[in-house]
Amino acid sequence: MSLHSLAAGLSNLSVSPSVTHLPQATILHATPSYIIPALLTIIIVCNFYKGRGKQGKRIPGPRALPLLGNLLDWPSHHQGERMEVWQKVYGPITRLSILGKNVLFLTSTNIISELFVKRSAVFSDRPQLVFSQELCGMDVLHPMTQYGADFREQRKFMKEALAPEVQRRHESLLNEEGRRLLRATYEDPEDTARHLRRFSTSFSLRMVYGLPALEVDDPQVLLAEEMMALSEYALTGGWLVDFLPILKHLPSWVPFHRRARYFRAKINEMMSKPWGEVKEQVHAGTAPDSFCSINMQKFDDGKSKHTETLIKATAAAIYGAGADTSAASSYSFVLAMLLHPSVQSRAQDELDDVVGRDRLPCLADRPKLPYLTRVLWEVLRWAPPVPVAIPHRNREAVEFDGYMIPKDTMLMASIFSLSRDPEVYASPETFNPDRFEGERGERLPHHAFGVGPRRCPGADVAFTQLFLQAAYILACFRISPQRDVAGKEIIPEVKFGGGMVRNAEEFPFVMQARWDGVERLFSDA
Ligand code: HEM
Repeated sequence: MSLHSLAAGLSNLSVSPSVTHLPQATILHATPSYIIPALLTIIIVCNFYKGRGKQGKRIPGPRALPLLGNLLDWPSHHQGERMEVWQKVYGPITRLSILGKNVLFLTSTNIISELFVKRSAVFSDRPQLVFSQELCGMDVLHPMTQYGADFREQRKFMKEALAPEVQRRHESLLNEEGRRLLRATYEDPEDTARHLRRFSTSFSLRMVYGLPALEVDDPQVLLAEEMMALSEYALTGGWLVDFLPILKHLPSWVPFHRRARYFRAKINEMMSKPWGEVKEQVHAGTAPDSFCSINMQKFDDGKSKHTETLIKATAAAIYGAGADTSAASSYSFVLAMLLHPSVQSRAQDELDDVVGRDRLPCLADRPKLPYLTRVLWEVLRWAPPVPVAIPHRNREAVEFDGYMIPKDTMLMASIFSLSRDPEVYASPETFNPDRFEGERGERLPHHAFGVGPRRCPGADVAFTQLFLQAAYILACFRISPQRDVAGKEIIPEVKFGGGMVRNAEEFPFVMQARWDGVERLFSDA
């Protein structure tokens, strides 16, 4: 499961399901044909009147169609790029109105900070989707929990699992996964992208559940992917009940209720199965230390079912949210090194000076590797893995800069635009780690992990993973272009997918050992 993709589905208002291998049985597909036009008419007319009479300056945006509003303007792919275009036409706030849902697209650091940080008490909720959250039970998953007591409780659990000082306890796990990555890359360099992906999933699952290391096609990885597909389908399947919540009171035999029960059971099974295994191990006294085993011993079984559910859901969020984002960032790192050989060489020189060739780098080396740190900050700026933050919602109407933002507006913040702000970054499209020269401290000097109380709770562990992977790879391998039949280097065009997690499209490259005998550094993996 990817909770980033999963939660990102909150932003998809498309009425056509995007997950094609699952049965297409939304209410749109399974209801007598006369009901849908009738209901749509009711919604549209209600929303038309709801949208009238708002006060304040009009927030600019594409022209809306009568009644339907901006339904056809919704950017289902490449949202970051689309928001860049709108910014040039409409300025830093663009408004769409889709079937009565108000959506604001924000592209300015000042505005996003003003709303998400200074007015965070109002702007930190998530949009409420009846089908996925209420009927399928996904509201308990952290990226979708509303900003309240459960949110704070889950953040507390996350802090216990993900804070930098806790991470240091996980160093041996990271080193082991890192050596497995190097050995797999050495033996099978063509599959480096899959090895990077395996690393992230395996590390997350081991940290959360204490499972043994995973292989590339491990059923656990496949299970996580199944949950992602299912969750995306629940979120983006075009469920009419999301637009007309009164439909949830229809009898339980109607198709969308049946489907919701199926999803709820599946999601519950996927959250509970590994949890149950850990529980057995804890009772048998054989459980290795993990987020789940440590937390399980902290609550009184039977008396705090709600706490148990929160911990279970937190565990699922940690392993689900980390895998595809981390894999996207490490693949972008490989692309950046391929395209910028001089940056790669400089980072390798730094590693050779600090670490030498008798051992692998470790986390303790990080303060002595400022150039490598800057390279990775620049990777996350140049190719933000999550180009648009998970949608926020305001729980109250707010007046801002002469505009009236109605209650329950969906707010989309473009991290892509923040990372390309020409007033902050000279030549923003250029990959230039030196732009961060002089930055002190460990914290990322930009907003790739979001802004305000809903900023990514996995930021530290994500950066630690990326740092270790990059340091290991650069210490042992040279990343260089493939050659065509005429011997000419193939320099790939930079292309990224348009999904909510921004993955570089597959590109050719060669991983060569930097010196003979490098494998002795990871042969015990
Ligand atoms: C390079 C990797 C990653 C990037 C770029 C990233 C970025 C983000 C962003 C932009 C958000 C949305 C913030 C918002 O809504 O305002 C987010 C949320 C989240 N991230 Fe990450 N993330 C990464 C890795 C991870 C990892 C490794 C974990 C878990 C260990 C994680 C767990 C989460 C969770 C649970 C949320 C939801 C937070 C909430 O709703 O309050 N992420 N992330």
